[in-house]
Amino acid sequence: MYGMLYESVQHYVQEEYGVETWKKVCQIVDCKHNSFKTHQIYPDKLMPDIAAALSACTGQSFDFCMNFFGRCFVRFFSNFGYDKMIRSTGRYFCDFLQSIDNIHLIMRFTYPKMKSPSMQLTNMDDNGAVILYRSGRTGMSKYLIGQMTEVAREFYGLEIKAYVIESQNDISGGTAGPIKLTDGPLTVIVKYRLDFDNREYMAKRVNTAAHPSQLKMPTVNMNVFLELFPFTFVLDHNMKITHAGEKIVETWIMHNPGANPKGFIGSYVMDKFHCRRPKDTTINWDTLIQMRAVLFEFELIRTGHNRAAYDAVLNMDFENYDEMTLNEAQTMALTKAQEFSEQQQAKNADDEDEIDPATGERRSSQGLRSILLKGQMFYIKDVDSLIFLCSPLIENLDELHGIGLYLNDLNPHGLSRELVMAGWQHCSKLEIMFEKEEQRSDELEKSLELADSWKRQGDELLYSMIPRPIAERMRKSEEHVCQSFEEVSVIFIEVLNVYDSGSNSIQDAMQAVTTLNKVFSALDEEIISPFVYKVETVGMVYMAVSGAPDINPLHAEHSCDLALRVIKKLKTDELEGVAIRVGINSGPVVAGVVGLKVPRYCLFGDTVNTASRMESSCEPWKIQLSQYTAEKVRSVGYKVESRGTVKVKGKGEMETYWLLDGPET
Ligand code: HEM
Ligand SMILES: Nc1nc2c(ncn2[C@@H]2O[C@H](COP(=O)(O)OP(=O)(O)OP(=O)(O)O)[C@@H](O)[C@H]2O)c(=O)[nH]1
Repeated sequence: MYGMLYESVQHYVQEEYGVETWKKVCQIVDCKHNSFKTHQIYPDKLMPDIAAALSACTGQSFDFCMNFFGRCFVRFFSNFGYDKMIRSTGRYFCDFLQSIDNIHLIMRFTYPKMKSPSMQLTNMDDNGAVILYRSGRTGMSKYLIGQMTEVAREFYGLEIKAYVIESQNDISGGTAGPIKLTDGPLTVIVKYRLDFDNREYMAKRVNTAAHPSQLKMPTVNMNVFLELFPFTFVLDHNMKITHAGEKIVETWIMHNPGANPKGFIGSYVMDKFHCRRPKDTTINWDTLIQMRAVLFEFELIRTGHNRAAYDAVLNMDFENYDEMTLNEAQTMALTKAQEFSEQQQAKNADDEDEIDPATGERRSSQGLRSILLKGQMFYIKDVDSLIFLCSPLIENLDELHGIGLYLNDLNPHGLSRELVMAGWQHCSKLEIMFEKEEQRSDELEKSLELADSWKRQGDELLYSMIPRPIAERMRKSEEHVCQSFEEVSVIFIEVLNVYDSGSNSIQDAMQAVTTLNKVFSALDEEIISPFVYKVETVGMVYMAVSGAPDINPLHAEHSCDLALRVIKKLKTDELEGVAIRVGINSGPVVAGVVGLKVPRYCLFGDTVNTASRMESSCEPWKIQLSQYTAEKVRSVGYKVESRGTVKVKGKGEMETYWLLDGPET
């Protein structure tokens, strides 16, 4: 069901019962939508679920809530300006009741997927009327009562009493039965009695006969109607087509090659047409008489298409036709049809498509479209028949040709031609607008992609300076991120013999940068997040940490694994005399982001200083561990060897260890 119905419910439940009640209702029905989009389709079941939940929250009955929702809908659609449409349906409430189906028909362009109900005014008297409601949804019967009550009050100043007199398949009363959209025909049927003062309307109907416009007019020959409405047809009480306009007969012949041209008149209407609107309507005399205010749509049944057969039949000399026996005419039409399809196959063989004479465009000869006739039934007393005064529903020239018609086939006095041309212009304007829109959305798409890539690059740059979890925390809150860690392992790696600081040659400096870049990139490849995080590079020194920002109990092991990997990797890189040395120490640190312009994630504490000293006092191609780190990894199988005591700047005598290898794998 379209979101507009749910928008109205949400709006007025919040207004009437408060936002908290609405939140509670959403919680009960587990509704994920904070708001509803007018033109989006939501499950039908949501409506009774919300009614049942509101009933539970407020103590009102389910029926009361559904009735309330119906009233909300009428108040709400006035915001869309639809109130004008309701007021324009007619002077009296009964005029409105006869126009609800037409209202939904008109709305079909705005709500193309609408599965609207069907409403039929079956009886009227001084004290009210009887309405027959049919729908594919169950449980909406009280919703409709709310709508009708609100429309009567708001737009006609009428207080009505509406109640169900009989129903089939409807779930009424408190059972908030699931609304299911039953496939196929409208199976929910509810008959309502509406009690209200209808005397004025009834009196008007009686006076109509005495209306000045009803001065005795000469009877009109039926042919006038058939000329004015060339697509019309006349029905008798048995729903047989007794007369028809020339264009509908010609179209039927074109769309049913080989059929007997005289087979249209005298046939049962539903053998020739599908009734598209109102849906699932039983086409019989009583129903059509009752529904004269309703707009019907009939689609011509076609068994194929065949312009040549059509031409052949049209070129037939109808006058002498009566001499021809029926099957002679059919044989001729069939022969023509046969010739046409053989020619067609030949043409298709060269993949030639038919050039449409009117638009000059290639048009595949795959077939014509069915013709849709839209109009109203009128009762003609003189001949005790119903005439379907209609025009073909054609939106644009393509559709016109798709049916095999031309503009001059359409009734000149009606608006059909204007509509087609307007539709066509409208379509071409729309096409231009769509193209522009498409262009704009492509441009928007490209700029969004560009913005996205910039954001990604920005994020990569940011995450190269600040660990992602820290950056995300900083994005969420202004808080300054500073954290202490009980124990991490800090790794310093220095690249040796890259650059002779005494040299002034640019060449050497550029070579150094290239080599350094190569080495640091190789180190970057060995950083496995989130176990080890690269902190910074200063000069020839590469600093990393394990255990921050993500806590990692195996920080010492992961640091040693990294060290062993990079020694192995860089030794095989034959970097012309370049060497590296690695120092690792474990202990507590404080970590935080410092700086605004180029924010950096920095580590503070003696653990860092000692790790740096482990590196700066290390020999090339070796890994020196502090005693604490060595004992940690030795206990899990890493091979370490005491280096003895080393005089470490700022630390005095320290026992340090060489890391020789990882645990037995
Ligand atoms: C004038 C503006 C109106 C608009 C724009 C409108 C539009 C709609 C839409 C979009 C739906 C949902 C159908 C679907 O999603 O399949 C709907 C359903 C419905 N409408 Fe209307 N409508 C209007 C007036 C009315 C009036 C005046 C009545 C009756 C008094 C009415 C009776 C109903 C009912 C009972 C349903 C529920 C669907 C069902 O029972 O199957 N509508 N309408
Ligand atoms: N790259 C880097 N090095 C650091 C960091 N913190 C300390 N160090 C180095 O660790 C070593 C020991 O630091 P300190 O004990 O403070 O010694 P210092 O007196 O500041 O520096 P020295 O002149 O080397 O003695 C120094 O070489 C520092 O450069 C850091 O966050 N990043």
